[in-house]
Amino acid sequence: MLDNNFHFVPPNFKARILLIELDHISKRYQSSVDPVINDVSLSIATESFIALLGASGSGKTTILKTINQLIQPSSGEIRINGIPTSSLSPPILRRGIGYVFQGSGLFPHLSISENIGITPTLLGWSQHKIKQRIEELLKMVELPQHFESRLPHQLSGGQQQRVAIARALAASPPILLMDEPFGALDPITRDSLGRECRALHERLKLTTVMVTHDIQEALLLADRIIIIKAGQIMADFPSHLALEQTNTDVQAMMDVPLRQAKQLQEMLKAKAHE
Ligand SMILES: Nc1ncnc2c1ncn2[C@@H]1O[C@H](COP(=O)(O)OP(=O)(O)OP(=O)(O)O)[C@@H](O)[C@H]1O
Repeated sequence: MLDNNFHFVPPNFKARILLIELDHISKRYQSSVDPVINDVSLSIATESFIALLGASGSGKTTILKTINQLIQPSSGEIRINGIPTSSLSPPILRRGIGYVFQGSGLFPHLSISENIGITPTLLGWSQHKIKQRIEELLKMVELPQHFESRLPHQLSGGQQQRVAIARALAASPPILLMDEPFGALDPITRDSLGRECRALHERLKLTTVMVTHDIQEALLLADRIIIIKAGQIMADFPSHLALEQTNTDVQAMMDVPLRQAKQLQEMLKAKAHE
């Protein structure tokens, strides 16, 4: 085990091509007969925005959680800049990896500032530094400062999601993992928060992995789309090449948002002429 001062992200990590590597990862739960992830290998480049896309139960969350050891793989190895994550203690690993849970995952009995300040407090930052960071983060996710004393239930779903993103970014991690971050939001909030999140990804030079089952969201936000089916990678391609995929399952999936947009336009045009 490495000591507590060890930083798994060396200062020169941006010079490296690969940041996160999943090497033949499988996960079998005690209660399951078949593995829920089966031999997944994946290399994620620094500063890329990846969407793990797939149907409910396909294994997306399980894959995401193996990256920061919320789930231990049954076999295979995960490396960050060449360092096996199994050689790091979870708290040290998670200092460098922000995580946005499905739903918002905020602690309901803690105020917004206490929620955002959890990691800095665990890291032993001074009260003054934590206060300053909370102010900075509220500004970053475009929430008013007076929200800091509220409890999560006193915020809308979209506002809670902003707090969840602020909390994940509190210790300035280079990696951000997000599990269906916008899933419970109305389409307009979902769209604007998604775009803001993409802007933050670029501004903070993050490496982001987002789980989603929304094809349109994956296409709009991610640089690269990885389709998970029954615990395996079915397809892996840059989002700008989505329409050039030859796999017929992928073609059918990618066609959905375009077909729906066209259908809607035609339907509205026809109704306007009625
Ligand atoms: N703790 C567990 N014990 C047993 N099986 C589990 C456990 N957690 C998840 N599973 C199973 O593993 C499979 C993959 O689950 P996972 O949550 O990774 O899927 P997902 O693609 O993220 O789904 P969703 O989009 O619905 O969140 C599912 O069949 C699920 O029932």
